[in-house]
Amino acid sequence: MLKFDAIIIGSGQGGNPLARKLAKKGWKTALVEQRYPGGTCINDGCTPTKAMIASAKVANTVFHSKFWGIHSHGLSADLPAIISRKNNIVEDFREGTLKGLLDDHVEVFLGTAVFSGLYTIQVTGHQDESDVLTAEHIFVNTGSRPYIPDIPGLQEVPYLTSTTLLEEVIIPKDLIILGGSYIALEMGQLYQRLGSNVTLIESAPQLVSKEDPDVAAVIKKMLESENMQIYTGTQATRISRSGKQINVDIVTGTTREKLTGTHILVATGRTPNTAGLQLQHTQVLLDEKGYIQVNNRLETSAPGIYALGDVKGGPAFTHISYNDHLIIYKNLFENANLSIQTRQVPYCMFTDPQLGRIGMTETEAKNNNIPVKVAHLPMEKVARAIETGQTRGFMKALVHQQTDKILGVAILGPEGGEIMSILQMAMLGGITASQVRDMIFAHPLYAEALNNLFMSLEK
Ligand SMILES: Cc1cc2nc3c(=O)[nH]c(=O)nc-3n(C[C@H](O)[C@H](O)[C@H](O)COP(=O)(O)OP(=O)(O)OC[C@H]3O[C@@H](n4cnc5c(N)ncnc54)[C@H](O)[C@@H]3O)c2cc1C
Ligand SMILES: NC(=O)c1ccc[n+]([C@@H]2O[C@H](COP(=O)([O-])OP(=O)(O)OC[C@H]3O[C@@H](n4cnc5c(N)ncnc54)[C@H](O)[C@@H]3O)[C@@H](O)[C@H]2O)c1
Repeated sequence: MLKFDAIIIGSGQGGNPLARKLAKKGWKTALVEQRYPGGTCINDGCTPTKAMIASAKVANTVFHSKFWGIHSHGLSADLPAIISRKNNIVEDFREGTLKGLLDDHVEVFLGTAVFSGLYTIQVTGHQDESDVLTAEHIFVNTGSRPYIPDIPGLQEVPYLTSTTLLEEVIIPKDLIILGGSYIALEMGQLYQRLGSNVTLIESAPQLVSKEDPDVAAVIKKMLESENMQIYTGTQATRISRSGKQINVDIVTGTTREKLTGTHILVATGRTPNTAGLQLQHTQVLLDEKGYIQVNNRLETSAPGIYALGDVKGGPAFTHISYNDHLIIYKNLFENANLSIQTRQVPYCMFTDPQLGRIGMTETEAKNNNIPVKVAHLPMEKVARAIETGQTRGFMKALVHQQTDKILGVAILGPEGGEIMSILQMAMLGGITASQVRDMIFAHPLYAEALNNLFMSLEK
């Protein structure tokens, strides 16, 4: 039995920095990873998709280059080259992650961890050996994997997930996507721009169902203008295969249709990696969906065992997992009393244009009777957007009627994530809408339009 001060299970976006910090503090620290250092974000998530989305944006710019007065002759997407560029970035980040861990003297076990006792972990597959590790502090950072819905026939067709699609070396001719949220929209637009005919089926009444209807409606229109076919409020009732063709029976209200495609991507959410951990050997409790239950300090029901990142449920983003590690670390070593309840949760959907989001939606404000004014500015009124020819989308901010504080932001437009972050800082610092309205921004930045956004409240 190998004794450690801390064991981290999973090389995710919280586990890696936590392992390094603990080791630097002098704790004997082990990290167990069953696949690749860097976890989902680096290997199957943010990094590869954003690298490929960059290629798709170039394709789109070249395709429309005449608009900017530039004539290009012919356009073809070289998927192997795009994948190779993506793989180089991923491998670089992956190697950098491993090197960082080893440089800081974290003992890395490349194998699968299962609990064999309350504070004992069995690692299998590590250099063909089986190690047993023990520690008084265990941090579970095992992330999530694609959720596959129970649709008749789905298991009989060769469906793709966000992980496997990234390795396809042929651009799908007709790509059907189940789902209409972050993964479906980012990957749908990516492949549409590379040459696929994308059809998207979302079961909820609107795309990105957590967002306001006006945001979802403009996103839908925007993607349809790029020739994506989008069904909302639609159920896939049966999936089958005839030869190389995949058939999907759908129903929208009372209307039944049959769609056909060459490929199908399942992007219907994710499910936590807890089933294989054998948590029955611990006192760690799961919720009904299999997520690890934690308190606001990310402590599980077993003393000394913590959970961070996607595996604990809640917002599933890289920066949230990273912030989880800060909460745990500062509470352990700096006597802080940090909580996941009070933190900001910004996010950005990397469609083109992006959707940068933070805080309350208009729907939430209405449902909770919070008195808000809604500032609104179409991107076609933004000087910078007109100059660069990127006028799709709008800016929107919710401002408290009495305090003038900014409560929520949605920026659907070029650099939407970056513009949202400016208002995130304002929200953190308690800077009011009127102060941003009158602030000097350099001309002609997108940020300068924040003056006009809040001026819209005066009308
Ligand atoms: C296609 C896609 C695009 C995304 N894009 C973005 C984005 O742009 N921005 C953003 O913020 N978020 C994005 N996300 C979400 C983001 O990737 C995750 O929220 C983030 O990676 C969560 O990290 P984590 O720390 O929970 O664990 P993960 O990064 O999921 O890592 C968990 C690790 O644990 C390992 N593991 C699991 N079980 C065991 C075991 N028993 N033993 C040993 N190891 C184990 C896994 O192999 C994995 O490496 C995206 C996700 C996907 C799928
Ligand atoms: N830019 C980013 O930050 C980014 C990008 C990609 C993924 N992510 C993260 O990854 C996670 C997973 O993303 P996701 O888009 O797969 O999941 P999601 O949970 O955000 O959305 C799943 C969507 O699929 C729909 N759906 C469920 N079952 C369906 C069915 N049978 N048929 C049709 N539609 C169905 C749901 O209504 C929902 O809109 C997200 O929680 C997100 O946090 C983030």
